[in-house]
Order: sequence, then C-alpha cells, then structure tokens
Amino acid sequence: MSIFSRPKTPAGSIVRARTSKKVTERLGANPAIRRARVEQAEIYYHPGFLSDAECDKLIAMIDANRRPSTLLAASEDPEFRTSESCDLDRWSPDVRPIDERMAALLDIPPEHGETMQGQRYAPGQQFRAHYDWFNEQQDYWPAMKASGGQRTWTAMIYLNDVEEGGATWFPQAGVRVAPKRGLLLAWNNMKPDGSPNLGTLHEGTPVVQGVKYIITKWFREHPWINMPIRTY
Ligand SMILES: O=C(O)CCC(=O)C(=O)O
Ligand SMILES: [Fe+2]
Repeated sequence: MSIFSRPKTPAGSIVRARTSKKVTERLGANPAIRRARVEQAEIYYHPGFLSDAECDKLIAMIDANRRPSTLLAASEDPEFRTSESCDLDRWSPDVRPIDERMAALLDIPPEHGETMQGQRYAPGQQFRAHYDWFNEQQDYWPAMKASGGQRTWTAMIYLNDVEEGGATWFPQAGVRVAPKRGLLLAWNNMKPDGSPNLGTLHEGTPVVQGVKYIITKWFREHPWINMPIRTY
C-alpha cells in the first residue's frame, strides 16, 4: 500500500478523544445514570430527566411546528426517514433551560450543541439504521467541518410512552431502548481514540401503535457556528 493512499478506517483525533474521556468521566460519576453493559458502544440512560410538564410543553411545540424530516445525505430509500421534525428555538424560555441542563449533564459547552430538534413518529413512521457522526468522505463534510466539525455525542429524550413499537435499536451493540416518558439516552459517537464508532449504528424502529415524540441534540467537537446570535 502506498503511503499516499487513503486510510480505510476514519482517523482518530486528540480533541475528540479528550471530549470522550471528559464526558465519560462526568456521566460515570452521576449516580442517576446507568451505562448499557455492552462493549461495542458507550450508551447511557438517565430515567426521569424531564418532568411530565416539560415533556408536555415540548410535545405541544413539536405539534405546532412539525414538517417532514430531512436527511443530510441523499438516500435511495424513500422510507429511510419518514418522521416529522421541528427545530426548537434555543432562546425560548421553555427550551433554553433544558438545552443548558442537557449540556451540563454531559459537561459539554452548550454552544457545541446544534439546535435541539423535536421528532414526531406516527404509526408506520421510522428512521432506518444510520450513524449520527458525519462520514468524512461525503460531499457534505467540508460544510460540516467548517460549522463545528464532527458530531461527538448524541443526547435524546423520549417525551412520551408509546403503546407499541418505536424503540431505538442499536443492531451492532445489541441494545434496544423502549420509549419511556422523560428518559434521556446519550451515547458517544466516537471511540476513545476519537475516531467514529461503527458500533453506534442505530435506528428508530417503526411505531406500531400510538405516536412517538422525542427531542434530539447532537453535539459537535467545536462550537457550532450556525448558532444564531440574538442581538437584543
Ligand atoms: O427515533 C429514534 O429512536 C432515534 C432518532 C435518531 O436516531 C436521531 O434523531 O438521530
Ligand atoms: Fe440518530
């Protein structure tokens, strides 16, 4: 192999490795948090992170602003992501304290977080298996690199219980999480050396009965520069 050929496995990174270690230590020290007992990925649970009132408020905001969900990279499968999404205004008095609490829980500066997204899945809707980390070989990567770089951690919260279906399934890690109102799920998209972890492959399985509401937050390795600044 020539020394100029592209490595097959994505490269590690000192910045991401440092974040991995810091967040892992912070979560490990929190008695309210449990780690899934698997080696393939670092997946954590915090039951009851949000109150019922907070969940209801976010559900109402999602219902009021939802639009079809989108994908960063084109997919040939029209059923790949069939849910609806909405961006939640981080400066809203109902969103900001939650946004900041999530960042504090992980010990990541809030400005590294992308806009909190609400997701709504009606029966039959799903988000097929994907990674949250960016593929650095794809056309979208230069724009993502410039806007804060790789996605390091994901934190999501289930806002309601779902009658049937809608579990988050990590097929490589063998972890299935059923929606539970107020439960926060967080995982490290990176490996300890700061390279993307293939073990984080996950999907939002189809809802069978009921409607599933979640919020998702993706944290970048650097501050997310798309963040709108309010000048008043
Ligand atoms: O709906 C789920 O359970 C997973 C959502 C997800 O993977 C995402 O929003 O990136
Ligand atoms: Fe995801």
